[in-house]
Amino acid sequence: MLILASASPRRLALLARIGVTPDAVDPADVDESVLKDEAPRDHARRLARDKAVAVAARHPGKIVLAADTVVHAGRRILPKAEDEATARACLHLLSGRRHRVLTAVAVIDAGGKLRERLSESLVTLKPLTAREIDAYVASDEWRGKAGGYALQSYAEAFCREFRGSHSGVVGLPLYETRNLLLASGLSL
Ligand SMILES: Cc1cn([C@H]2C[C@H](O)[C@@H](COP(=O)(O)OP(=O)(O)OP(=O)(O)O)O2)c(=O)[nH]c1=O
Repeated sequence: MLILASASPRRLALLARIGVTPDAVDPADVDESVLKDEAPRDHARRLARDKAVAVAARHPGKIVLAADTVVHAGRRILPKAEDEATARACLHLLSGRRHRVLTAVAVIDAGGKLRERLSESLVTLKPLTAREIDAYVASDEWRGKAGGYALQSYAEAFCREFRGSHSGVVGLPLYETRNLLLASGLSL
């Protein structure tokens, strides 16, 4: 029995690509604020773990999968864009700038044991013109996305350099996720 502790339709679709259909989807509602002096990797790991632990408490004896995606430039963690002003600010900051996208995955097995992996990708977007930013903001594609862009849609056309896990950037790194699920006793 697998529970997906996520409201992200992208995570559900990525799981389907490896033949996994969760028995239930039960999103966690955790506080996603960044702690003082918290490093990006620690932040992503902590949130994935918090989401998994919160949901596992409601589903004892089940396998629970949670993840968290964070975009950061240096030590600066970008917000998840929920309004146009935030999306615009993210795009200005990331324009022409190499940055990282982290996705932490946490799985709690039926016996309550927690396993974690972190996927890291490097992304460089082209220097964006004011027109490109305006058009992208008008597209709404950025909504609900960490860092204000979605690599799986139009924004890939702005991506000059990429190294890492495409599925990780979109929300669930398939290599790490498959290994975690196998180690946690799910037959795939
Ligand atoms: C950078 C980037 C992020 N994203 C998405 C992945 C995540 O869904 C989202 C970051 O927010 P998250 O907090 O990781 O996840 P979520 O709020 O969508 O869902 P839940 O917490 O319930 O699991 O940004 C993309 O889809 N494409 C991208 O290129």
